[in-house]
Amino acid sequence: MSENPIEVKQLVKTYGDFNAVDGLDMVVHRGEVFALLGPNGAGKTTAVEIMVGTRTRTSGEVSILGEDPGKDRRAWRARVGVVPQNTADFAELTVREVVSHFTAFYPNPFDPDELIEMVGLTAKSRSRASSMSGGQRRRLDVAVGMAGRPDVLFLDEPTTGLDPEARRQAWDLVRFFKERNVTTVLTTHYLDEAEALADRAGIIARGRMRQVGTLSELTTLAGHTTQVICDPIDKDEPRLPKELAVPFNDHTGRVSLATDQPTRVVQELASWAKERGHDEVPGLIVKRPTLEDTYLALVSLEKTE
Ligand SMILES: Nc1ncnc2c1ncn2[C@@H]1O[C@H](COP(=O)(O)OP(=O)(O)OP(=O)(O)O)[C@@H](O)[C@H]1O
Repeated sequence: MSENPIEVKQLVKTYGDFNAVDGLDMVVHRGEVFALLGPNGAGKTTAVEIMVGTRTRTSGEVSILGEDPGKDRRAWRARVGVVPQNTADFAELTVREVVSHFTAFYPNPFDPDELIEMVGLTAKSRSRASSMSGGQRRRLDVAVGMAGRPDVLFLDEPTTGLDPEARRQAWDLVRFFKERNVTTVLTTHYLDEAEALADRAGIIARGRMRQVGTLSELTTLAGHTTQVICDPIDKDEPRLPKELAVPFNDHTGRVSLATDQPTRVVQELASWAKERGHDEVPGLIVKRPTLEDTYLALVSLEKTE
């Protein structure tokens, strides 16, 4: 099993009599950004730690770049980048020293200054890691994880604690690597992040992959439809086009239509409004379900099963 850079079959990790990972299956294709989503304690970090070889497994098969991560091979390790969940403690070393130290481990590393620039720490290059903010240290973690110019990158909540601008810069880095065909597994609780970056996402709950697919496939699984919303054109005119007829939304007084054919609905609304002397449908909004809507629906489905 080595067609894909990441293949996991029936992975189990047991602590005492508790299965933190409980038969996890996961495949990530070459060059893909795969978002690993799931509630706290679902088993994401445990699974990632097994995939990068820092935790042993109880059973199951894992192949990362064709190798079993349980067998520590130096050449393999150089091709696997890891940004762990917890920020590392680099004591009194400067940013430049930390990055140079890690790049020196690898056969084909980034140039330290280029890497420092990529994570936006050039101005802090000579500062001690211990004097930096939490967000700046997180960027240093990212630089360390990428030092070896990896083919596969595991990012465990890489943007936790970053300000909005730094988050966007971290996203640009993920895209930078994607353009270079790096396969990336991104564990995150920020669903906008998964939405912005991921080709596919998997939702883990209770140690098992519950749903997996492109974001639009997940949306379909959750049974979500697009909402077309507008202001009522005339409160005394109850008739919407026949096939659009729905009650006005009680809460806001607006018209809200759930549909999987938003283009048709908007066309119908537009001609209906025009017949009533409106060139524009007042207050028109077309709202696609977000990954957050989908995630919450899928996770609550899991809980009721
Ligand atoms: N060393 C350990 N010993 C015992 N139980 C553990 C150990 N490490 C993790 N667990 C348990 O395994 C489960 C999965 O933990 P894990 O950290 O993998 O979850 P997660 O999905 O990454 O959660 P989060 O989103 O909160 O980071 C949790 O119930 C956790 O308490």
